[in-house]
Amino acid sequence: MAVGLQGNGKTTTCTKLAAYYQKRGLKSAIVCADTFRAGAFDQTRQSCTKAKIAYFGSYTETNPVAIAQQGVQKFKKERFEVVIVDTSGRHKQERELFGEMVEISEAVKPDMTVLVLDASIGQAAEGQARAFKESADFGAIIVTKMDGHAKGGGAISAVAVTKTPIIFLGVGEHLHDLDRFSPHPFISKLLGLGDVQGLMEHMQDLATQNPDKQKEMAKKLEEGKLSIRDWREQIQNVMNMGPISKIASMIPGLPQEMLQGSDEEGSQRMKRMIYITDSMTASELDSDGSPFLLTGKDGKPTGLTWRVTRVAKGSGTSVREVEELLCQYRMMANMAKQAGGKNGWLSAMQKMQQAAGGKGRGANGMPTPGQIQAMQRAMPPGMLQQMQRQLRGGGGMQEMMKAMMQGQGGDQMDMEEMQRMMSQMGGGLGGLGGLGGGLGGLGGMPNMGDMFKMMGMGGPGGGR
Ligand SMILES: Nc1nc2c(ncn2[C@@H]2O[C@H](COP(=O)(O)OP(=O)(O)OP(=O)(O)O)[C@@H](O)[C@H]2O)c(=O)[nH]1
Repeated sequence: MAVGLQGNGKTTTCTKLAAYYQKRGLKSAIVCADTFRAGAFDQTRQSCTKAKIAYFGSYTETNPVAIAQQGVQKFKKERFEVVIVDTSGRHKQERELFGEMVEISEAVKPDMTVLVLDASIGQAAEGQARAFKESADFGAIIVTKMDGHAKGGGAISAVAVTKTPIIFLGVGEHLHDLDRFSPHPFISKLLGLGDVQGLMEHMQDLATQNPDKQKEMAKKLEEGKLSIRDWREQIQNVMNMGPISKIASMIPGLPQEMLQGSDEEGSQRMKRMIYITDSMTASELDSDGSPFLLTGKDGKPTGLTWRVTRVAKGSGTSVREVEELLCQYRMMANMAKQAGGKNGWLSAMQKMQQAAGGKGRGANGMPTPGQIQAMQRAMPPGMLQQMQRQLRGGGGMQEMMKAMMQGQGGDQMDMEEMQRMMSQMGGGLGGLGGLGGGLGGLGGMPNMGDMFKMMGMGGPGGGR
């Protein structure tokens, strides 16, 4: 059950929450018990329809307790796993409001009552939280509108007096603008140190949504084979991760020039890449790009085939853009080749995972010292030292990737070229698309934060 004053963002947050749980495979629904604000049910109906979430409410029933009861009963019968009751919020007549909240609560007996607070009230959150605590004893807090207010931090510290955990933060008006709150990553992001753990969780979420696909992709990566179609899937994965700036802020040490352009420009660029691939034939998509290349007698590319012009026309883009896309694909495919194979770092990571996978776990579910040693032994020589050096020296994910590649010897990835390519993609996440697919596909892989700890490097940023 969600409670809070009018305009705090309760209705919006209820839909975000339902979408959050639904995305994780839980059947979720919303009951709109806000009969006070005209249009509240319409708002729920519209946003739920858009997000494909089940909802219940009434245009005629004026008793919120009756609606809440009917809705919860209905969804329980239909075996919904998460049922969120949205209550009305008011500015005045607070006694009446609190009375109504208590009545609804007694009628539906919620497993948890959540107070929704607006970050813009800053320190005043303390008084509001206290008032609600006294009447509608809530068990958790969600602070909304954290995206637009410098006072947000004040609100977060002010509610500490209620000794109630903050579970989520609202960070925008869109459906997926809801972040799970946990203090360590929050502070880390505030200090510009990124949130690797959050990023990995985000990737794992994407992977759990489509485990078979991700396994397939990991297999292809292992074999070092990546077709244009596979790559398109990776671009789409990145697009599904949310606004690029949000993902980028989770990556420690990501250079600013890689974030050039707005989110809109970045996603527009990615969309154009999808349009280009949409204009390709099935056999071109499944190829390694060779149908677009003219080759000389020695097998080296000498130019582009007429198909490049055709694809540009068909997709409403330019020959240059198609050329760029083919170039970028080539780089990704080469990277996959280096990552895959018996001696690639994906296989090294798998070996490490197996080493850590022995029986039993130490405190906090962490591997035992023996397992950590086994993992360290499974690492290619020199890789651990390089990764440690990079991290201590303030290098980020990028540097780490570089270290991983160089650990292999043999062909080294041209990081400058890769960086240029990433920024062209708008936000520098092209590479992570592949990484997400690969890591996600390994299933059960410890998240990056845990990995660092296992390797004795402390958490993200812990080595500083
Ligand atoms: N920027 C930003 N806006 C938000 C966020 N959450 C909600 N909003 C906006 O805040 C306004 C009020 O949100 P509602 O969900 O209608 O508020 P409510 O608390 O349900 O209001 P009542 O139903 O009257 O109690 C809307 O314009 C939302 O789009 C957020 O996290 N960030």
